Amino acid sequence: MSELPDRRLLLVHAHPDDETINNGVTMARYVAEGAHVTLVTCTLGEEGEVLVPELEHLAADRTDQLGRHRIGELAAAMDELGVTDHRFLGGPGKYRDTGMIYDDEGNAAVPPQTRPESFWQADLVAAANDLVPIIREIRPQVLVTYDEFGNYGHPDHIKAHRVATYAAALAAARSYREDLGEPWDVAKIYWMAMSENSFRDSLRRLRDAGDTTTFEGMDPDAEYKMITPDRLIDCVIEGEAYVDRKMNAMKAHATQITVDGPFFALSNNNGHQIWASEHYRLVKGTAAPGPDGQEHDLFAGL
Ligand SMILES: CC(=O)N[C@H]1[C@@H](O[C@@H]2[C@H](O)[C@H](O)[C@@H](O)[C@H](O)[C@H]2O)O[C@H](CO)[C@@H](O)[C@@H]1O
Ligand SMILES: [Zn+2]
Repeated sequence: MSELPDRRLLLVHAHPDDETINNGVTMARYVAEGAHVTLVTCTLGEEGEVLVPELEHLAADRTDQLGRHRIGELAAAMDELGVTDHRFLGGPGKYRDTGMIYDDEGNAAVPPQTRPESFWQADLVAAANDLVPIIREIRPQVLVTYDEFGNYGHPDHIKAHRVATYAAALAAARSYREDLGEPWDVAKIYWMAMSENSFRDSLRRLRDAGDTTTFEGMDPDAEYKMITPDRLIDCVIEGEAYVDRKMNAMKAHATQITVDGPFFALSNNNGHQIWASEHYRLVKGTAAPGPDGQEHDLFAGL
């Protein structure tokens, strides 16, 4: 790849749509500021639902063409955000969407049966070796991925966390697999986070507005594994200027996100600001907080 910009950000995600939901503003902002943004998506999302009636034939239990279709959705979403460097881990379709079920606490969990080619069953070293060359090629200062819980328990999110974390360690090891490129040590690693304050405030507004169906059964005051206490959040990326792009990119993932669905219901009742802020926990590197005690730039201190 020809000479890259000074600032380089790598995001590792499990399915098409995760990147936009979790980091759409972040990606659009850094592209606009001239950084190089690389997205690696580990599966094609083959096992996803199909929320567009005329596309229901694509589903895994029908023609099993949803993964191929979601390649196009992701390309359209990246166009909206301005991201031009997007890859599938090991190439499109190497690792298949594992699917998910819900456990008794309402968290996503591993289905009782998973296919041998599912991402969940992938060998960790082999999958990490598909990511090491990308890290050593791009030489990102910042890596973003899920927390150890995959943020809400989805097996592919958990596996993406593990592969990204392990690949970052391997990529930095001077003596590891010289054939995969020159070693590169990622300076800062962040996990995405759902801010507890944002979650409770937004859900409370939905309920106060009489909406009991969006995120049905979820209580603004209950405890959930997927939320992070704000005292543990190190960086907040705000970007009101990029929210429209994020919303358009979410619309591009039409089989997964509908404008009358929960993600837009949140926006309807909370205005766009619900989607304007994206939260991160720094798990490797040195924080460089501002006067408010938080970072507002993933490259802060570099
Ligand atoms: C945001 C995300 O990770 N989406 C995944 C997830 O999709 C959920 C799944 O289809 C579940 O059955 C639905 O009830 C829920 O509404 C969906 O968000 O899991 C899919 C299958 O692994 C995956 O393709 C999709 O990208
Ligand atoms: Zn996902």
